[in-house]
Amino acid sequence: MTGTVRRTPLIAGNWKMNLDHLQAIAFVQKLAWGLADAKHDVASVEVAVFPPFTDLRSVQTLVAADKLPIAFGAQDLSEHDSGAYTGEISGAFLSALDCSYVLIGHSERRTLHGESDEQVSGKVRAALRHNLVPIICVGETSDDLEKHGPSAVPVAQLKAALSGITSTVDIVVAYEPVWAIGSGQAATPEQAEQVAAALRAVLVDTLGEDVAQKTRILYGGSVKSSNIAGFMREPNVDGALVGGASLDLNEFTSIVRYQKHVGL
Ligand SMILES: O=C[C@H](O)COP(=O)(O)O
Repeated sequence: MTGTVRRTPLIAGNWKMNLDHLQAIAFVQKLAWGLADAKHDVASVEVAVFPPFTDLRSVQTLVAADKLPIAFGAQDLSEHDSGAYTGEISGAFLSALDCSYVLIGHSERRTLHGESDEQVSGKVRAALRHNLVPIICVGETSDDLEKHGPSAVPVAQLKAALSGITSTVDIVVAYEPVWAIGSGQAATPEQAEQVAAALRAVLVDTLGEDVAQKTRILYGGSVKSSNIAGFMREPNVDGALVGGASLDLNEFTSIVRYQKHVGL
């Protein structure tokens, strides 16, 4: 069945804690100009950026005013909708800013902020309540890889993230091996495909064949313009979640335009 449904590739740039709102405006404007100059067709490859919370209103205003073909989203959200949760951001607020997506369960949230599988699951449900498409991040550490093999931990994380969700939903899954993030040592395309196929099997079991075939699975971890094409040739890899390279305009534009420079 895999490969019978066309899934629009998604190249997503996670800026992490980089670029303030003024830098964000300049960056998104230049990115849009670069893509327009290159006659990039967003129907063939969708582009999204994930700026810090404080940039979102500025990015929203720019994208709406200039009708830029760039989607945007937040890097996290609260599992709660409102209340006494100092420092937290509700999905309702992100929705009001026209965010399309929200990253959930990034390994930096899991490791630096102790985010549990239960919290990730609560955040997925919060995103869906507010019509945000969750990008559910899963991935194994090098220890996990050694002890349990490549798929066990990402599969368990995805099952936990989807607990209680059975209906038709619009989600994206991002497989990001922790050992590949920011290390310069990307997974091989074959490794990414092996885990992506296992994740798609989880989607089939939990959400059914139709949703599973429509759901995009991204690879993340040291993606660059020089290695993106290899990942995109894999049948179960539908895009990339890019960290460091998403902050370099030329490099990010080149990743988005992977089809051109490799003739895919
Ligand atoms: O969210 C993005 C990932 O953490 C990948 O980061 P990286 O491309 O800098 O390795």
